[in-house]
Amino acid sequence: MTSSHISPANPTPELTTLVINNQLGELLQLPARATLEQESLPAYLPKRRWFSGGAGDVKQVKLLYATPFGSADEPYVLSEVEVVRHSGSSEHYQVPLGYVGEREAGSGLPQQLALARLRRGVQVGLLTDGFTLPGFVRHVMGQLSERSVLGWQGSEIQFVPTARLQELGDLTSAEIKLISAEQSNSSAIINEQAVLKLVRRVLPGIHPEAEIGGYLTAAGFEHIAPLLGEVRRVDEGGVPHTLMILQGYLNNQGDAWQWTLNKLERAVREELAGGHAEQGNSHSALAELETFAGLLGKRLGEMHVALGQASDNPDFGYRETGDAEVAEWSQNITAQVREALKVIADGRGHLPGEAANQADWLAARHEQILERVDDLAQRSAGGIRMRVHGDLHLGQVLVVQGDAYLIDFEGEPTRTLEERRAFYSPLKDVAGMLRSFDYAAAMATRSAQSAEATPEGEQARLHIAELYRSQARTAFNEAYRLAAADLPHAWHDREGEVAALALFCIEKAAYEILYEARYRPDWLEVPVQGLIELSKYLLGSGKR
Ligand SMILES: Nc1ncnc2c1ncn2[C@@H]1O[C@H](COP(=O)(O)OP(=O)(O)O)[C@@H](O)[C@H]1O
Ligand SMILES: O=P(O)(O)O[C@H]1O[C@H](CO)[C@@H](O[C@H]2O[C@H](CO)[C@@H](O)[C@H](O)[C@H]2O)[C@H](O)[C@H]1O
Repeated sequence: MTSSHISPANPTPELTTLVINNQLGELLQLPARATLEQESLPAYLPKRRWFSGGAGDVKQVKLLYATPFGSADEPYVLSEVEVVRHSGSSEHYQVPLGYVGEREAGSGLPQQLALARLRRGVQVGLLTDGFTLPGFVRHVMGQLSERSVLGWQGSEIQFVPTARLQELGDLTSAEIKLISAEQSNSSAIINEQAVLKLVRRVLPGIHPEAEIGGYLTAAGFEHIAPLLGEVRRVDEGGVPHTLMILQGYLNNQGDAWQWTLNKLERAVREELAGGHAEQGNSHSALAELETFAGLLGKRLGEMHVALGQASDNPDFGYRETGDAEVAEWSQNITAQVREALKVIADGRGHLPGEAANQADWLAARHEQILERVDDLAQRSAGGIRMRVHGDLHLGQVLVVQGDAYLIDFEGEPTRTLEERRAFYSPLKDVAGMLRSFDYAAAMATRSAQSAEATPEGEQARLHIAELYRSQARTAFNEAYRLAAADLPHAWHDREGEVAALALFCIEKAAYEILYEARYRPDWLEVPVQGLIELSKYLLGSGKR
């Protein structure tokens, strides 16, 4: 999740008052439970960044459990809610709760993220998101170091540390900083030594982030955040549900998306100054971007080699891509591209000049593009499939001392855990990064369209964006191919690798069109332009 998603927390809305005698576990009893389920949670959840859909979508909210956690002085409950949609589908979200006196809550996050006022015996305070309270995070650390197991009604919440957690010493009184108010999940930094991620959407099965993080940490791959522990609920049937993931803290210079945009701005200034590097630095911003793209390719190649090594663990290693997978790729990607083309065609009437021409260009070639997707899939046979990152873009990379560290192995959040844990072509990750370079280049040129842009500035931006795009792609591709040379692809077609990469770039561009149309319509033209370029290339009238 990149910073573009982060929105400021809303001021406290009017809150209902709940009444309990003492323990937060009483929230499961009437009448507090009914108020929570019928008023507080239906109003609260749709405002959260990690919640999918709006208020109109919610038919019913059920509090599934409220397991006591913490102490009498600092009481919390671990809890999950089930959200039933009008469509009949339902999802589980994790919403740990905590009590805080109104004065201690101040105007910070515990107050902003309060669900209700809470009268607890003679005390009155707020019932808030437990994760905003440092004591909650510290208590999780204590439970992890003690390997605690909380049991109730046949289920267990297990606190499972890895061997590396011990190296960090006692973190039960550590300094806690929340990373930001709202993301897909919620994360806190602990003493700049560890990061605790609270998983919001709880799903049955093995969580790929803990699984891949644990595997790569054990394999000695250093360019990720090492896994330090996991908190999971294991249900009556023995099925795990990951609730929290603890990882090593990476002391970083920001995520690679923001870092890249900053460097591109500097490159534009250098261009306007006649190509002289700023800050007396002998390396220009463009050269730094090129070096970083190379490192990114190298680290990704190394990671794929580590994930694809022959292993006793059947969830890792590699398999060949045969006819069945090719048929599945063709079907799925064709459907995705078809949907993206439909979204563009449906929106045609609202598009301004150039964008409307682009929509017409795509509409006129609809069938040809879909035929080429099938052809690319057929030519991808023989390449290997393996575990991959699955949702790679510049926002999923941290810059640490100029080097690239890959984070957030959660996969595409809209898919089931089983889908996210499936074997894919490693070129899916390569395609994700190439598309991200396009996005960054597009952002650099976009500022050229702003009101204060001068013709000279516009020219400089276009020039820098084009140079960046081609240099980053080349450096990344070359370094990746070198680092991943040991992957045993056995393409059936001489052009198999090129075809597979084009296939996954098209898939990603189509995914992005659907994503942008839904969440950021202002950005839609970026992947539309990407799809046009890819289509021109495939239909024989463009270059990549
Ligand atoms: N191990 C880590 N060390 C330092 N910062 C981290 C670490 N993991 C995540 N972050 C910070 O948290 C942000 C969100 O992390 P991410 O894993 O993408 O969360 P989400 O699943 O909520 O999208 C990152 O962009 C980064 O700034
Ligand atoms: O971070 P998430 O895993 O939730 O990914 C989603 O949001 C991303 C945007 O934050 C989106 O990425 C697209 O925009 C990025 C710039 O903001 C760009 O770097 C990526 O290349 C582009 O795909 C991602 O597609 C979406 O799944």
